[in-house]
This record gives sequence, C-alpha cells and structure tokens, in this order.
Amino acid sequence: MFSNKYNVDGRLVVITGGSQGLGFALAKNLYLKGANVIIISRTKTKLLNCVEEIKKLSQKEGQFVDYVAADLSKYEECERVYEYLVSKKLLPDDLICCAGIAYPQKFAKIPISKIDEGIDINYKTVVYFVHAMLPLITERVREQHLVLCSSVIASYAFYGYSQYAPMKAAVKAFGDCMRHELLPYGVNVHTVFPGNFESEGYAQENLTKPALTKEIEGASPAISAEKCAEIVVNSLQNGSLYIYTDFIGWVLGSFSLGLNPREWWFAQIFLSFIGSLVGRLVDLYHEHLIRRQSREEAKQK
Ligand SMILES: NC(=O)C1=CN([C@@H]2O[C@H](COP(=O)(O)OP(=O)(O)OC[C@H]3O[C@@H](n4cnc5c(N)ncnc54)[C@H](OP(=O)(O)O)[C@@H]3O)[C@@H](O)[C@H]2O)C=CC1
Ligand SMILES: CCCCCCCCCCCCCCCC(=O)[C@@H](N)CO
Repeated sequence: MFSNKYNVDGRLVVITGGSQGLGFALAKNLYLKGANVIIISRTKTKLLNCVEEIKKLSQKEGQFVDYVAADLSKYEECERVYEYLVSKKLLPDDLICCAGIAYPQKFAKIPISKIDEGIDINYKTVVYFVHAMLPLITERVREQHLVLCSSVIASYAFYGYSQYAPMKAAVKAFGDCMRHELLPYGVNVHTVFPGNFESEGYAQENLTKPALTKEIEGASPAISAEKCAEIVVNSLQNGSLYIYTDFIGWVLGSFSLGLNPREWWFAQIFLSFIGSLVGRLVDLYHEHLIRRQSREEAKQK
C-alpha cells in the first residue's frame, strides 16, 4: 500500500528508552537527518540532558525535540503519554521501542525482582505502549513505522540469559502479530535483532554476566551504540523488516527463517540449509564448554 522505505526528514518519531544507549543514539541520528523526536524514559534529569544535547544538532528552523518522563511498564503512564500527544496535537509518524534490560546470570542466582523487571521492561513497555498508542496509529491510513527492539538472543537462547531471552522472543512474536494486524493502516512493523553494542545497559549487564555467557556471545563483539543506530536507520531506509546489526546475528536469523521476513533470498535460504545441517553442532560445542566448566568447578571443591 505504502512504500516500506523510510524517509526520515520531517517525520515525528517517538522513541522509548531514548535517554541512553541505542534509543538516544537513534534519536540523535534521526534528528540529524531532519526528524522531530520525542524521547521517553523514566528519569527526567537524564532526559533533560539528552534534549539539550539533541538540540545542538538542529538542522533547520522549527525542528522539534521533546521528552516525556514515564514508566511505560505501567499502563496509566502509557495513557499519560497518549494524552500528552493528543493535548499538543502531535501525531507521531513512527514509534521506536528501545527500552529493555538484561540481567545475565545463572537462573538459580536471579532474584524474583529481576525476573519481574525483565518482564516489565522488556515486554510490558512494548505491549502496553503500543496498545495505548493504537488510537493514534489507527486514526487514519498513512505510512508509519513501528520499530521493536528484540535481540539476536531471540534466534538462539543460551546459558545465562534465562531472565531476558524469553522476553525478547516474546517481543519478536508480538511484532509478527502486529505486522499482520496493522497492515491495513499502512504501518510497517520492523523488528531489530541487535548483536552486542556498547551502552550503559551493556556495561551494567557485564557486571553479572557469567564467564561462559561471555565466551558464547564473544562471537558478537560489541559495536558502538552510534554504529548500531546507523545500521538500524540504514536498514529502515532500505525497507528491511527484520534488522540485524552484525554478521553473526544475520547468520543466526537465517538459521531460523521459518515463515519470517527475509532478504537476500538465496543467501539466507542457503544459510538456513547450512544451519539445519550444522546448527546442532554449534550448540553441542556450547554444551561441551558447559560440561568442561562444571568438571573444573567440581575439581576445585
Ligand atoms: N546493549 C546490547 O548489547 C543489546 C541491547 N539490546 C536491546 O536494545 C535495547 C537498547 O539497549 P541499550 O541501549 O543497551 O539499553 P540501556 O539499558 O542502555 O537503556 C535502556 C533505556 O530504557 C529506559 N527504560 C528502562 N526502563 C524503562 C521503563 N520502564 N519505561 C521507560 N523507559 C525505560 C532507560 O531509561 P530509565 O532507566 O531512565 O527509564 C534507558 O533510556 C534494549 O531493548 C536491549 O534489550 C539487544 C541486543 C544487544
Ligand atoms: C556458525 C554459527 C556460530 C554461532 C555462534 C553462536 C554465537 C551466539 C552469539 C549471540 C550474541 C547475542 C548478542 C545479544 C546479547 C544481548 O541481547 C544482550 N547484550 C542484551 O543487552
């Protein structure tokens, strides 16, 4: 119906988790390309600093940047964002959901509060926020982009990510449902499957991340948040529905194609064949690492 390409200039983009990491990098990237942006997160002081920094990148007269401080894991706060937009007569063109958190640790060592936090921040901020925004999204048929942040972990869940991987798989599934349901309204639903990138959240998660988890995910060296944002925006401009930010993420996504959106048809189909042949061997290698570690731990006792 509408082009699935993304023309940034003059659009109004609302970014959740926009006060740091990927969300903030995306806000700066899009603002530099002429978009108007509204960033949302819980901490007002951080948001105020971000707005000041973004303003310095202004490209033209009247370009707009604003913030809303809200905890989007609470539905009333999502409704407050909706009311703010309506009261200011702001109709977003695009929504980017970046809020997320990981607490990598052996499951037995994860307090229930961290499991709740994983559900709240990775999942509820997405479904509650999109639900509250629906009246604006479905108001009339027009080109819109809904961008959800999942993770490579949704293609391959492994040791240490029990608090996080299920939520990112849920975000992927939610995006797939929305791609169908919002199609009649001109909404392109894009799901991002980032590999590791540097951010405040990434630094925090590394404090609890087991050595084995670090070893397995070493295949995805952290890139800068700015680089990650640039890849995401380029992919949006190319019309990609599933967006990968590094090679290993693209390979793992190709290994699990199923009925998913795909590009480079032959390359990805070839890889999905390779994946069905050798994928289990990769996992068996990781099982070997786990057994080796538990033997070493047993020796030390
Ligand atoms: N960094 C990485 O290696 C990877 C990250 N990802 C995903 O990419 C996304 C961005 O990651 P990253 O930049 O590292 O994240 P950060 O942890 O650095 O930033 C998270 C942002 O979300 C906001 N936020 C947290 N909770 C809420 C809430 N309840 N309501 C509103 N805003 C909230 C935070 O601000 P405040 O605390 O003030 O609310 C902050 O702005 C996340 O979804 C993450 O899971 C995926 C793959 C790899
Ligand atoms: C031939 C194929 C070999 C495959 C080897 C498997 C390697 C797995 C790499 C997965 C990297 C996961 C990065 C995302 C982590 C994330 O989301 C957190 N950092 C959250 O912030």
